[in-house]
Order: sequence, then structure tokens, then C-alpha cells
Amino acid sequence: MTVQDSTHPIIKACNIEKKFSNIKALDGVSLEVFRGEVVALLGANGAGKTTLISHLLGQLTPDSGELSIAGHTPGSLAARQNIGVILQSAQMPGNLTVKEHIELYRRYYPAPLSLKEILSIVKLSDLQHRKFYTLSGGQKQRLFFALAICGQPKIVFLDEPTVGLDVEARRDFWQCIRQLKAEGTSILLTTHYLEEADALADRILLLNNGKIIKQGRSETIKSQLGGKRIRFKTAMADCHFKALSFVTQIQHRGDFTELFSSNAEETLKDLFTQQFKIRDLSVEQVSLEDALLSLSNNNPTTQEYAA
Ligand SMILES: Nc1ncnc2c1ncn2[C@@H]1O[C@H](COP(=O)(O)OP(=O)(O)OP(=O)(O)O)[C@@H](O)[C@H]1O
Repeated sequence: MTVQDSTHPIIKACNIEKKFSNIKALDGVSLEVFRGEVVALLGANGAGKTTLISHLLGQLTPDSGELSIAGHTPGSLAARQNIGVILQSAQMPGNLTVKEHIELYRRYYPAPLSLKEILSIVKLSDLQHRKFYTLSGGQKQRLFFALAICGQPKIVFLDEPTVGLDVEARRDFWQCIRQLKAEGTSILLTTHYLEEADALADRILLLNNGKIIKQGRSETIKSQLGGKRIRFKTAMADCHFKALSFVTQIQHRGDFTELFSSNAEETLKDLFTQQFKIRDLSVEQVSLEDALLSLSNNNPTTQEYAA
């Protein structure tokens, strides 16, 4: 079930500008996030993701533009009570137990989940009496997630939430995100794992040099590059392949030439008819990483996408 209210965005940012001396960290960013929507904020190092989130949390004020969280000014008590956060740099008192941390955070919110519910969602019931400093990286990450959701916030900010998690823990975490979304919670996610953004996000926002250079559904962004990637090794020059039907772009990765095609069957037919000398041929779906790299390469203001 998608629970979206298109008239009242939970996050509203309008034309936000922020400069740090001569660096334009945010350059006219506008954004709306609705109830039950998962939005992935992507971009290379230094693109402006943290700066944008810091504004939404009320830790920075914009030079110009307007921001609101559930209709409230970022940083105000009313806005903070609508927010749950996991930050990369979360620093916790090491001697408090899991249970103590959760109980402390529950007090900040008017209608928190019960301790039992929270422990069960994040699968930390058995570790509730363990001190923070004794937890593994993945267990700490689950506790951070517990603290982010304990107040039943309308919006959860997740900054690189699955760094350090093993494959199984990451899949469990994705399940928690989907559950939150189904209950109507909005999620703003930053991640360098593009597979994660692809799997979870309703909408991708690509920031570059403080500007949103692309936004849309992951499928739509991928389809702009063509549906398939045809990979092979060859000694022949690109000009031979450019003329093949349905080729949208050519790139090189290591020893391989890669053709993106919006109709792989027709491109392959053409390729074989011409009897070009190729080897180690494979055909794959275009990934979100392919699509974002291509956008970066075609955007003159863009540095290489570093995800
Ligand atoms: N307090 C500050 N003073 C000066 N420059 C800053 C400050 N904070 C951020 N910047 C600059 O603003 C730009 C955007 O930085 P930001 O931290 O928002 O990027 P990011 O997308 O979060 O990057 P990363 O993926 O590396 O965390 C960068 O050029 C950064 O150096």
C-alpha cells in the first residue's frame, strides 16, 4: 500500500541557497517529500547531501529559500518531534545499555513505541542489557535505527544506514524500511550503495555541485540510458559500433567496450550481421550505477560519480 498525501508534503524545501565562503554548497535546491515516500538522495562526495540534511534538521540556516518539516520550522521542538535520525557520526555514551539508550530517546517524543516493540523491530531483545561499547558495528547500527524510529516520527533521515552491515542484516534493514513506508512514514535516505537506493526508493534525487541535476523513479532514470548493456572485448574502434541500431551510448570499462541499447535484440542482430570481431560477449540489464555514471559523464559541471 502506498500512503501518500500529495497536498501536504512532510518536507518542503524551496530554492535553498547556501554558501561556505566561495563554495556554493546548495545552489537553488527545491524538494518535496510526501507521506509514505522513500526518497534517495545521491551524489558524489561533496555534492551537498549532508549540507541539505543539516538544513532540514535545523543545524544550518540557508542564505535564502524556505524550508519546513511537517509544516514547522526546522530545528523547532515541533519539527524535531516529527523527525527520526541516523547520522554517520552518531556518538553514544559507551557505558549505557541498549535498553537505557532506547528509554532515553523515547522520552523526547510524545507518543513513542514501547520498548518491547522497538527491540523486536530491530532484533535487539536479547542484547538489551549489553553496554553500547560491547556491541559490534552492525549491532550499533541497529541501535541507531531503533533510536530513529522509537518516537514514531513522520520522517526518518537515514545517512548511510547500512555501512558495516553484513548481507543478511542489510536485507533485514530493508525489510524494516519497507514496513515503515507501509505505515506511512516518509524516509530520506543517503547512500553510496546504489543497489540499496534502487531496491528501496520511490524516487531518486541526484545532487551535483549543490544542484539537483536529476530526479525521478529509478526505472525511468535507467530507461533513459536504454534497457540493456552489451559488453564485449574488441580491437575495433568505437565508430564501427556507433552506427548500430538502438545504441544510445558507448563506454569503456577495463578491457571491455560497453554498448547501451534500447533494443538489445536488434542491436545484437546488427552486430552479428556485420561480423565485427568481438569476444567475451555478455548482455545485462542497465543498473542504476550505469545510469548515474552516464549522467555524470554527460554533465559538464559534474565530477565523476563516486558511489
Ligand atoms: N562548514 C563548512 N565549511 C566550509 N565548506 C563546507 C562546510 N560544510 C560543507 N562544506 C563544503 O560544501 C560542499 C558540500 O559538502 P557536503 O558535506 O554537503 O557534501 P556531501 O554530499 O555530504 O559529501 P559526502 O558524500 O562526502 O559526505 C563541499 O564542497 C564541502 O567541502
